[in-house]
Amino acid sequence: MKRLLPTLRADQTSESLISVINTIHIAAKEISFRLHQGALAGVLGSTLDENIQGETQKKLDVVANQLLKTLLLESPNVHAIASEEEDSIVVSPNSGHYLVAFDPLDGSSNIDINGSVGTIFSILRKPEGEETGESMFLQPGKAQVAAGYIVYGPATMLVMTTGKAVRTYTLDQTVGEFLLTRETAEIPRSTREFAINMSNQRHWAPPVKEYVEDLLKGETGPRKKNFNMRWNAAMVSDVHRIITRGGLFTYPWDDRNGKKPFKLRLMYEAAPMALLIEKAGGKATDGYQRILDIVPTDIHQRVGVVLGSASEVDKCMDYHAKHPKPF
Ligand SMILES: O=P(O)(O)OC[C@H]1O[C@](O)(COP(=O)(O)O)[C@@H](O)[C@@H]1O
Ligand SMILES: [Mg+2]
Ligand SMILES: [Mg+2]
Repeated sequence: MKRLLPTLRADQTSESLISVINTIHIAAKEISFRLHQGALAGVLGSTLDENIQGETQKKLDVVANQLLKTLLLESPNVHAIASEEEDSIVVSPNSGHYLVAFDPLDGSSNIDINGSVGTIFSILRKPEGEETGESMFLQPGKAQVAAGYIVYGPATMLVMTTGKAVRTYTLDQTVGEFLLTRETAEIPRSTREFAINMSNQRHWAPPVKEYVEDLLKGETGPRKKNFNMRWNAAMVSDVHRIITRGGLFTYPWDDRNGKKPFKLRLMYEAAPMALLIEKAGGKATDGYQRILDIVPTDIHQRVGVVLGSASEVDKCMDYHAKHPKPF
């Protein structure tokens, strides 16, 4: 079976980008090891701190962030990082050509219940001339030179793209190497499966309420087919299912908290997933426009997400188009 680095070389990836990806995969192997040790590694439970988003940090959020941050800032090819767990960007003493944005541990509420969690990463080129400011990160998702995630489930898998195919690798725990297990991910155009946190139903805007109501009506409703629902409470894990067998995933606008109408973060959750989904033949939108076209105004910006099987995303967007935008 092919190993990670030779497959990247076969895709004509530059050596400097390969070195950044290699650094992320080294950190991911360490995170995977600690997660699989569970309570034995003393990393379950919460810290007493909150991150910039006002969320309580789990011990593993901190450990995973520290590992990625330390290793990436030591890399000669990285100029700066942005992380869910860091208030601001951190600039490296090295003058590399790449910027890395990441969610070190996605789906943290699954850690203590031994559920699947992940790491999401997005790699951008540092714009010419700019040295230190946060603005160098504020590029649309379509500018990403690579993006991917590691899902720490029963197996640890790396799914990534450098703009060509979406490749899937599985960590062989016996030799500590990621081996290519799926050459090209292809998301089926249609689906009978959707993912949404139904407990927020009363807070959704009319298009999402109507769309989901019609899905639930099944064969006797306007969609004329029955749908199944899945919700893993970790975007990585839900997106991994969609990359594997199709489906629709949405975390839409809601009015639970006027200050936070969206849950998912653009730069290190939505945009990297959008690149993977599009490269695998699916669609990724905020309900109205392509996520990859959105130019961020803040590194921790949040956004609505509707992604997955292309014809189902189109269908969901039709419902959005019928109503005024809630934001
Ligand atoms: O609490 P909910 O509504 O199930 O939300 C789950 C969502 O929150 C997230 O866990 C947020 O990620 P973090 O764990 O990185 O904060 C997403 O991965 C997931 O889709
Ligand atoms: Mg997350
Ligand atoms: Mg996180």
